[in-house]
Amino acid sequence: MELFKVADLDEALNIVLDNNKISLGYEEIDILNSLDRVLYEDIVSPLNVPDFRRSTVDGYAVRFKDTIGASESIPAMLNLKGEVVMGKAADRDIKEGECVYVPTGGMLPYGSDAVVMIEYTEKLDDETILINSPVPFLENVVEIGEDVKKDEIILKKGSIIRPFEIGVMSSLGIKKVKVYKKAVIGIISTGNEVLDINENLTLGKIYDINSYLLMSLVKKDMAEAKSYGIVKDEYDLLKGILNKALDECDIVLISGGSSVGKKDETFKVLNSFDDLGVLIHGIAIKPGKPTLIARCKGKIVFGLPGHPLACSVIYISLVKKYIQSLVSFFEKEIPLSCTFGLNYHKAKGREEYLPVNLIDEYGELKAYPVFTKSGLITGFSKAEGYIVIPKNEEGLRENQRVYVYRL
Ligand SMILES: Nc1nc2c(c(=O)[nH]1)N[C@H]1C(S)=C(S)[C@@H](COP(=O)(O)OP(=O)(O)OC[C@H]3O[C@@H](n4cnc5c(N)ncnc54)[C@H](O)[C@@H]3O)O[C@H]1N2
Ligand code: MOO
Repeated sequence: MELFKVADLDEALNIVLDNNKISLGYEEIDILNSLDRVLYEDIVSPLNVPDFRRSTVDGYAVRFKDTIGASESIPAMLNLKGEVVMGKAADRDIKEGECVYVPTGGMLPYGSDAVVMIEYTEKLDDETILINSPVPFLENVVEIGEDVKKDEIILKKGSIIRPFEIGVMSSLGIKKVKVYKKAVIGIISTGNEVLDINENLTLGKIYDINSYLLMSLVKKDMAEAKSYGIVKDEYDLLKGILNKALDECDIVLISGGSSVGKKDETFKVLNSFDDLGVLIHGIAIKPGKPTLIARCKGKIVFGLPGHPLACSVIYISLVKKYIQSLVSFFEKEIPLSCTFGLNYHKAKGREEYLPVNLIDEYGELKAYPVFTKSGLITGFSKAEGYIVIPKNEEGLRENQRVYVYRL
């Protein structure tokens, strides 16, 4: 009996992207509120940073050629022509054989092209400075535009704004920035056995895990989570709530009710809207196979497996990538390279997401699996990361090189 038409993960993501109809648009916000948001457009620099040759030390601005061959026994002798005041433009040029005192961060006078640190100089009198060491061209200087060049694309659309990017924007005098609006993700838990955390637990029931899990994952991914609570396994109830969520959100996640159990109404509800309905039922991934993907009212709906580990894996491997694609953000994941601690067998045919812990064994980092089940929430909470074992592999050998993604 073939239960699902199973798609590979890449295929599933492509189908989602091909059938996406929404665009989030942007909002313009103060740079200080833009931390962890995603840039909506390239930022082109309106100016050079710095806009003048700037000293990185306290010392004397010179023409580097005047210091060639200088030493303690035969110093170069330069005429002191005043000093540059911090925060003010240097008001005179220097010529051959001249120098001017500059503080760290001060502007170099025109004509100078290097700075000699004060430690390598001696003041002979009020008008004469002895230079004890030569300086190469642009030594101790930040050149005009060395940090940022005028008209350069300094920050790219789709990048995440970190404290460093906020610093770059402030260096350019940019006060407000356009960022993608946050995607609003609706979350619905289903199941007659699932109770809200505020209800009394009775035998046969369980507390809702997936709403809390998904809301937290969504928040971590810079999107906005909107919970629609727990819905009993009844067609009309689920249809009503989903309809409301589709009107209010950009994406909807429904947990539970995606496999073939007789009470599983999700499939029927997803096909009941005047749109494409179910696009995929089943992904070749372990855990997480009975995943549903549909388009309803122009929005993508993910029917995530009820088992919490499977639900997390589908979120991380698929939902998260779709959310990121809406803000043009393509995360470069940098897994940790190490060796595997034992022989591990898996069945061919599904890509497996295996939770692991890292142990330092005599200076060598080894990954060991966390033996768990898809129905257990602690699978990932007991793990530091996970390994992705390709679909057609039969497992991992002891000492084999593996790549661990951090959770
Ligand atoms: N005959 C088959 N049975 C099952 C198959 C299958 O291929 N053939 N697949 C199994 C796999 S794998 C998974 S994963 C689950 C997926 O089930 P559903 O997505 O239909 O979800 P439910 O049946 O509603 O629940 C499964 C499991 O998860 C618990 N659950 C559900 N919602 C929550 C929640 N919000 N918080 C915590 N736990 C939740 C639920 O109580 C069930 O124990 O199907 C297998 N069965
Ligand atoms: O897909 Mo299920 O996720 O193996 O429990």
